[in-house]
Amino acid sequence: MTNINSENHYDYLVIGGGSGGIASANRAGMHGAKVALIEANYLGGTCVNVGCVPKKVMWYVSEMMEEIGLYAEDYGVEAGQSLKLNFKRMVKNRQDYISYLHTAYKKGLDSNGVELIRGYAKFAGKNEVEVDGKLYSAEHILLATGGQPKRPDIPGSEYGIDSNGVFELTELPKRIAIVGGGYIGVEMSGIFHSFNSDTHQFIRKPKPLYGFDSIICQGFMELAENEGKHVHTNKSVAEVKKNEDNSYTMFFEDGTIHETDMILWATGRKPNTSNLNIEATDVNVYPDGYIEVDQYQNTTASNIYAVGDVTGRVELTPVAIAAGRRLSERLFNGKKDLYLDYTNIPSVFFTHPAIGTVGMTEEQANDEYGKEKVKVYQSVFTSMHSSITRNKQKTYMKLVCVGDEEKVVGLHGIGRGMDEMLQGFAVAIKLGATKADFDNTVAIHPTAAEEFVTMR
Ligand SMILES: Cc1cc2nc3c(=O)[nH]c(=O)nc-3n(C[C@H](O)[C@H](O)[C@H](O)COP(=O)(O)OP(=O)(O)OC[C@H]3O[C@@H](n4cnc5c(N)ncnc54)[C@H](O)[C@@H]3O)c2cc1C
Ligand SMILES: NC(=O)c1ccc[n+]([C@@H]2O[C@H](COP(=O)([O-])OP(=O)(O)OC[C@H]3O[C@@H](n4cnc5c(N)ncnc54)[C@H](O)[C@@H]3O)[C@@H](O)[C@H]2O)c1
Repeated sequence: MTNINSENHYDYLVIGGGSGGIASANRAGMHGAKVALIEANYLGGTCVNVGCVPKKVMWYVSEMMEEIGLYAEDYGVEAGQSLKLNFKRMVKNRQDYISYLHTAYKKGLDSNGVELIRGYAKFAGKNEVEVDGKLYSAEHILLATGGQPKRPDIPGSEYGIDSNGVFELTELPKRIAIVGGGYIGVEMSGIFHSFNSDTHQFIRKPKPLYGFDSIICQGFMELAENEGKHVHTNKSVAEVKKNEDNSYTMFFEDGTIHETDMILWATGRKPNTSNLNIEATDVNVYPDGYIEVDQYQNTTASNIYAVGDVTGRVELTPVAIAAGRRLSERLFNGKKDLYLDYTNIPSVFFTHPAIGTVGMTEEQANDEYGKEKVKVYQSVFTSMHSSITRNKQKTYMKLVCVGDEEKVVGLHGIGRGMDEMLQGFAVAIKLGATKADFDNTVAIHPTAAEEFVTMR
């Protein structure tokens, strides 16, 4: 084992080269700190390699497939019969883009003077970390180790794939069963459906997207039914068996069965904290493996911090990035009081059509302020995009307002364009906009977004 000396002692040692770790390391480097980033796998972490980026490429493809398959012909664009997805070509171009991102991230680290240490990090002491037999120490250590998919503890859950496996596919399954009604479940069921795989989504609860506003769940279910998507609620998988022809039979708790060629477990994620020898430090880890942090991202150990998915708080890339950057501003640029405000974080589900949500649900506002103080404006309408086509797709929108001034505390919707629409509205809500402010904003016509500023 190496000894600690001025060479391997850093101002800042970042464990995990995903969204949070890279952002924090770069920001610290920009402020002149001596920084090293340790990454066991590809730079970019979950988002770049097995998350947002490859998923969004596939979402773009499925948007194109839906546009041509469901709408083009009625606009006079006759491509329907020859519509075909060259899956291998899509995979190749997607992976080429990801390789380009790896290079871009490495350049970014280099330009900020961040040293990249490749390997798996483990604590060797309170302020010491070991990678492949080499020892490193630092004034400050950041844990940004992210998470990984989790499968249910039932017989046969070893069969099939998880979200990482989706991005290893070189061929499309003819039939796929997706288990889970959260982010990954709804996004993947939309993608595989529009790729023309016979797709069935199984949700153990009475509705998908549990905890999100009722208009989103309602819209998602109604749209799925109208467009022939198979979304099965109240379906809990008890067991999976592999058949002789390599297909699978899923047995549900209600006694029913379902046969498929591929199972995708979209049943949540768990943090990467189990092999870090974290016991060598004073960092408190909750029983489910997440790291305890305060609002400044401090763990319970002095000089050790955590950001991103490993903390289990709003598991989104921009959240990990924002927390990581703010932490470095605080540690290396004198901004002693800077921290990330976790309220009103906007989020989009890349479904078909997309879901956008920011702020409180109607249910949360009722609980927080009392039902009599809450006023809801909502609208369900057929967007102009599908007004001349046979497939009539509805858009669902809701504003949740509170108090006499009708401050908008929540905005939710499912409909075409919601993905790009949400960011600007999130700014308005973060600034504390009221319904009157929305009303005073002149609409942009013809768009679906104008409905948000014209609701009665
Ligand atoms: C399928 C999918 C789709 C998603 N889509 C979106 C989306 O559209 N929008 C969005 O905002 N978010 C999305 N997310 C969530 C987003 O990817 C995560 O919130 C984000 O990547 C978290 O960043 P992080 O830095 O906390 O962790 P990660 O990005 O997971 O990075 C952690 C890194 O640490 C490394 N590591 C772990 N342990 C060690 C160790 N001991 N030593 C060295 N390195 C280690 C890992 O190899 C990894 O590279 C998606 C996630 C998934 C799974
Ligand atoms: N567009 C985006 O921003 C995006 C996309 C994907 C993932 N993410 C992030 O990644 C996180 C993880 O996504 P996820 O979909 O894995 O988790 P999730 O928590 O959103 O959903 C997990 C789902 O699995 C269900 N489930 C759990 N155990 C089950 C079981 N035994 N049987 C059946 N169902 C079971 C849960 O009820 C839930 O519906 C999300 O919370 C989100 O923050 C974001």
